[in-house]
Amino acid sequence: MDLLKKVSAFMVRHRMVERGCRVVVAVSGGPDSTALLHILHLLKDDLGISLHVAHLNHMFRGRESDNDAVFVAEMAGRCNLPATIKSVDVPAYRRQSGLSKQVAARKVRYEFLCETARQVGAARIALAHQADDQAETILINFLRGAGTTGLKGILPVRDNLYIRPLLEVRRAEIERYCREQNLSFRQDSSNLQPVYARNRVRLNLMPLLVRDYNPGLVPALLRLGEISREEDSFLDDQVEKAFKDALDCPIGESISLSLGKLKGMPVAIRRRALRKAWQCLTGRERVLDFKHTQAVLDLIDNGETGAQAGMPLNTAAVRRHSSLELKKLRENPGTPYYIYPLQVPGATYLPELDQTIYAEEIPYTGAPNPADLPPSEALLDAGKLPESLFVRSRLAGDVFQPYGSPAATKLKDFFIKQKVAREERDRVPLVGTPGEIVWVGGMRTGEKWKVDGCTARVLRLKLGRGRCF
Ligand SMILES: Nc1ncnc2c1ncn2[C@@H]1O[C@H](COP(=O)(O)OP(=O)(O)OP(=O)(O)O)[C@@H](O)[C@H]1O
Repeated sequence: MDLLKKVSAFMVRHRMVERGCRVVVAVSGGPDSTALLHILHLLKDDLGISLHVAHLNHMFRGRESDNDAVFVAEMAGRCNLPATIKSVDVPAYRRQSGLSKQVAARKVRYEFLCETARQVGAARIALAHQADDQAETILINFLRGAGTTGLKGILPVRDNLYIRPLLEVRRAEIERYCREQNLSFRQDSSNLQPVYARNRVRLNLMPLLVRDYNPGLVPALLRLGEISREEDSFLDDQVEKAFKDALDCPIGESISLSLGKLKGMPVAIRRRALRKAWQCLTGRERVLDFKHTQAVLDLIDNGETGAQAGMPLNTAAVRRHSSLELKKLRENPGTPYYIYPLQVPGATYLPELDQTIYAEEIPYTGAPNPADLPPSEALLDAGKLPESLFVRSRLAGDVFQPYGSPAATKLKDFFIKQKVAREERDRVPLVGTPGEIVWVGGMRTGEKWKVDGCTARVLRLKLGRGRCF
């Protein structure tokens, strides 16, 4: 069972899961995700996680797609795992939206996976990308002219939500595992047609490069990815310092950077500092593309005061007299679902809200009195708390028993009583487990965990704006 050990060690090395965490496993029914489900099912007790299977029927291939869905549902059943199987008419969505087939499928699939995670209270979504996918991605990014960031390839953990436990496993190892374990799987016929760029790279370009140029192409590309990740991380440290130095005021609805400091940076750092500023503004890990970054660089060097450059996600850069301001053009209409393990002791940053929760466990001697604390702080009886805590946005059907209340109520009713506007409710951070809420951040602790005469240790929580306070 070498593969099990390898995957488990990789997951631990990248801190992919915490004990008590629920993981949605994205299963297409192909060999990779079939093997992923089988492996995670075998590892789940050791890792202390629970699994939920998710499959989206994109309805692209008629009966074949329907059969994939049945296949995945049956596989989940055999493993005794809960599953969410959904069909979405992606061809119709694609016609309406004008998106390409691949982009439309990806968008609908990721929305479905996030929604499933939200509904079942999962902190992670496991995808079955493997080492050959990684090599293809790096090659494709190279062909597009990507810089070091693109050459890093697929990340083992993205946005603190998506995990890729098979990222260091070669396709041939997965096929061998499926054979050894007698696993049957579905074969997506469109994967074998060289019509999409990725399929052409996999089916035509890679074999040609292996045959005529480098028999060790895949390991070479994986090494390039590793080197790029290390170099990228080094450059990021340099950028972090330069960025902080150029920052004119705390990060909020807009970000202001000193023009003089920006102009004094080497272009390689300046480009990254702009990308970082944009990520802080939008709360996204996505990288600002070359074209937009270049337009802002040009604004810094040649723009007149008041000139603007538009950026994705309704943001813009404005050249002021002595600063560059990055701002949102309108309120983000919705906050995406988020869930993070609560660091105790430590600070858990919530990029979606640009807020941080600081948590520490301390002995309790009676002071301070929880009733004297401001709403942004809370004390809970550490002895009564569950082992692992998460910070997350609300889930459908959440219930909460507020401090001082005789019974639990729907969280929605609590919000109504507290006059929290509907559009604000997704922005309230909840500390707890996927099933229970111990603190409605900035508002109220739960009755069950209140400090009383028997409390020996308390969990002290503090909510603040920005990355730290
Ligand atoms: N229809 C689907 N439903 C749920 N998850 C999916 C679906 N299609 C793909 N995924 C997930 O997204 C990952 C990446 O998708 P991609 O299409 O690149 O791979 P794939 O070729 O479908 O992989 P596999 O060998 O599992 O079929 C998959 O490994 C799987 O975890």
